[in-house]
Amino acid sequence: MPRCREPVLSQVLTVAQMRAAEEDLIAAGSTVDALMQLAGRGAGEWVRRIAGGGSVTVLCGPGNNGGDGWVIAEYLREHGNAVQVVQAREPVTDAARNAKALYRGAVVSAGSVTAGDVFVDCLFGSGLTRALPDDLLALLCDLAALHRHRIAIDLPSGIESDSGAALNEGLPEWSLTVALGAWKHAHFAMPACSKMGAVRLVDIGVAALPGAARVLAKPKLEAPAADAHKYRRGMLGIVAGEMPGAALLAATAALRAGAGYVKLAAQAAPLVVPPELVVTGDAAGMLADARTSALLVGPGLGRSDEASRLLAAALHAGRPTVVDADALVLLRPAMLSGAQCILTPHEGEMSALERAFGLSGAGLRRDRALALAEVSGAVVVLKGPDTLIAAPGGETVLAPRASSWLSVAGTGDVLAGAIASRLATHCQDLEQALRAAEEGLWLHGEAARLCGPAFTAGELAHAVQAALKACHGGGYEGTS
Ligand SMILES: NC(=O)C1=CN([C@@H]2O[C@H](COP(=O)(O)OP(=O)(O)OC[C@H]3O[C@@H](n4cnc5c(N)ncnc54)[C@H](O)[C@@H]3O)[C@@H](O)[C@H]2O)[C@@H](O)CC1
Ligand SMILES: Nc1ncnc2c1ncn2[C@@H]1O[C@H](COP(=O)(O)OP(=O)(O)O)[C@@H](O)[C@H]1O
Ligand SMILES: [K+]
Repeated sequence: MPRCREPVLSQVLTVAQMRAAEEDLIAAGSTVDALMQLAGRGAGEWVRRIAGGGSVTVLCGPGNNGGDGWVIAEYLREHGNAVQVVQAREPVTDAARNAKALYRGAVVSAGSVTAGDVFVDCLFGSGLTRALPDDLLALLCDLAALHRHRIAIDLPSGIESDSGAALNEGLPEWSLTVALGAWKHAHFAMPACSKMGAVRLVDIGVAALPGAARVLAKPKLEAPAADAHKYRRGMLGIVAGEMPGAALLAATAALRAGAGYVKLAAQAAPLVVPPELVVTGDAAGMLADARTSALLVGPGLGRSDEASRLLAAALHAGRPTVVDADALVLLRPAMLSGAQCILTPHEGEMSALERAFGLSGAGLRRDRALALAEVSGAVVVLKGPDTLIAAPGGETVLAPRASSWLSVAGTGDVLAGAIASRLATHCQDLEQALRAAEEGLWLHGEAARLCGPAFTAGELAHAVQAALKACHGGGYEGTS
């Protein structure tokens, strides 16, 4: 039976899910040809915007991605661009054959193509199942090299849709990738996403699919209630260890991400403490304080026996807790006492967690994160250039590409602080851990964007406030 008809542009689909979506649209009255026209013309409009009045070369493969290419070529020809199609293979699907038949422009041999403005890659899309043969790889690279702008349609050829793996070495890089109908996992996964340039999506009316991943969205945040006070807004307790500097970075971000009160429990007070941060030597007191609504443990914790004891005590306190950095290496399944946790591993910490929880560590990043979320009951934020969030129950949220300037020491502490601060503000509802993780991750990415190049982790932590301001849509004075 056709599913709900409301188009959803935030979902990220596997190849199988995309096929199911296409079947739903056809069951609802569309045809493959009509969908190809919709997708191809939508993509053609993006190509036209880049090309202006310039010349365009379209490379068409045998499948429906090639079919889109014929539609794009005809669309551009109708709009007055000089267009030429290079046919790498004869069309093998009816829809692609029909699209070719509707094209009224030039078809040229690869050898006759000279330098031009825009190259459009419609060799293969989501149907690619194996590496490109040598002749097609050479053709793709040669044509790409002859053009100033390169646009990949749906996916760059040579990229595996579900994993983002490059099936060939030496694939070209793209200035724009136009996804058709829905985002695919490769648009958010390394290494593919780093070669795609800007990414845009053409809507063809695909409806919500059960179990689909979704793209991290800008959160809508509300100002504190009119009768708010610092405890009601949420008090975050940060358990610091041997190196309070990392905890201080987390606290700096947390103070700017919405919590009403941020407290740092440290054995040795950091040398410089911002006046708005309360530092206590009494970790046990902070954990026992009923007003402590959420906890962060890990940044600068160290890996000593004392650190392990502190971690166990924090997890035993029964508060929603962000577990980061060293705490992820010390974490053992028995320490999880049922309180809602958010784990924020990078790849190395993820491997340690997988060992501790008896997981194989094999497979796609999103499946590994989901497996850890399932066995631990925690929300997992798996960090890297392609950060994603997995929740127990199967929800997956993929972050759009963030600034590569984030690859500097301490930015993970800032992320942990931002997420923990959001967790403190949502403490009344334990179901809100996923929401807190999404909000903190978005604030982190936006803060990095606002910082521009070569920022320090401290500057990033301060920029969290400006990122938060962007989420309040003008209501941040207290009236939203
Ligand atoms: N699913 C949908 O709803 C829509 C899909 N559309 C387009 O359709 C594309 C998918 O079409 P297809 O499934 O036909 O897939 P492709 O066009 O990606 O190509 C598949 C064809 O290439 C062959 N092939 C796969 N790997 C190969 C290799 N390494 N060397 C040589 N041949 C290879 C396959 O045997 C098959 O014949 C999408 O990427 C998108 O561009 C759009 O037209 C819009 C609607
Ligand atoms: N190349 C990159 N592109 C985008 N984000 C990145 C990149 N490298 C690192 N990051 C982000 O920066 C943060 C680094 O965190 P982490 O590895 O814990 O570092 P640290 O322990 O030094 O704080 C993570 O949020 C990660 O996703
Ligand atoms: K393509």
